[in-house]
Amino acid sequence: MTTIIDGKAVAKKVNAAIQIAVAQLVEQGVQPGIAVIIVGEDPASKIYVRNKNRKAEKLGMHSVVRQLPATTTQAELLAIIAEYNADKSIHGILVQSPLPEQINEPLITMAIDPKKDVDGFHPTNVGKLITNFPGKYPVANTPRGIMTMLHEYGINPAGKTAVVIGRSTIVGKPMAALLTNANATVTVAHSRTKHLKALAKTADILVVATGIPHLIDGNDIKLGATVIDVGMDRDENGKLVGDVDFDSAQEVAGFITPVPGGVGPMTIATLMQTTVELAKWSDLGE
Ligand SMILES: Nc1nc(=O)c2c([nH]1)NC[C@@H]1CN(c3ccc(C(=O)N[C@@H](CCC(=O)O)C(=O)O)cc3)C=[N+]21
Repeated sequence: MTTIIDGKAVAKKVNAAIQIAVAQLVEQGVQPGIAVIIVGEDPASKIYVRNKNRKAEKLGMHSVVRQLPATTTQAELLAIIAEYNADKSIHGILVQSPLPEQINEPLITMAIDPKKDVDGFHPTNVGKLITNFPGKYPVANTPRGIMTMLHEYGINPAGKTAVVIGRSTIVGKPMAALLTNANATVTVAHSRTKHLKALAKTADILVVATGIPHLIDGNDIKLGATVIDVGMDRDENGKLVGDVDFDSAQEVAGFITPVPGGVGPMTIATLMQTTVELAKWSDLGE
């Protein structure tokens, strides 16, 4: 029997806790604030930013969306980041990707104050994650949300074999670090990995984050494994599908996340959680 990991339900639970935490913070004179900067008119990005904004406001947070033209220069974007770095009402800054080609994305990531780095992408915060540094710092929200789901379903990575397919800065690498810090034995696979499917089949915990629709199916999964699908792909009919073929995978997996309704809602909930934490750490010194 397979358990479908209900990301929407876990996100609801996280959001309920956030709403209470925000109300308490507001009572103490601190309203957590997030600024989302979006460059250009990509319709998918705009919808996604609007959803984040709506969620933040619903939870009682201060939320700013800064829409910039596609022609925005590197210098202009840096100036706006500097503005939010100095703005006491903003605790988290998110620069929505993708960015137009005239923008140097790594330099933008570096320009955000690490204490306001709500994505957890700044090298200072990535370095802390890799070194399992003590203390409080933001961690990339998608992998962190996945760890929350594993915890909610009683799946302890310690001693387990984990395979992460995908080596991005946003998902694969921080996912591998979190699983390693949680005492899993982790292999990071990618487009150049030989015998990828055979490797996938060794995993007790399989995380797939490639952007290749239905790369993995039931034949590539160990009986009873936990399968986490980070993919958000479109099939030929424009329907949202994952990197895992859900129908065949669920015949084999012990636990599996659906798309939609798995990792996606947890990413947003964790983003809000991180914003609240940044506000606490900076304004209350917690
Ligand atoms: N700096 C930055 N940080 C990000 O975190 C970031 C970004 N840029 N650029 C774009 C991607 C995309 N992303 C999503 C997260 C959740 C859903 C989500 O909630 N998806 C729902 C439904 C989606 C639908 O039905 O279309 C689900 O999976 O159930 C979608 C997309 C965060 N991103």
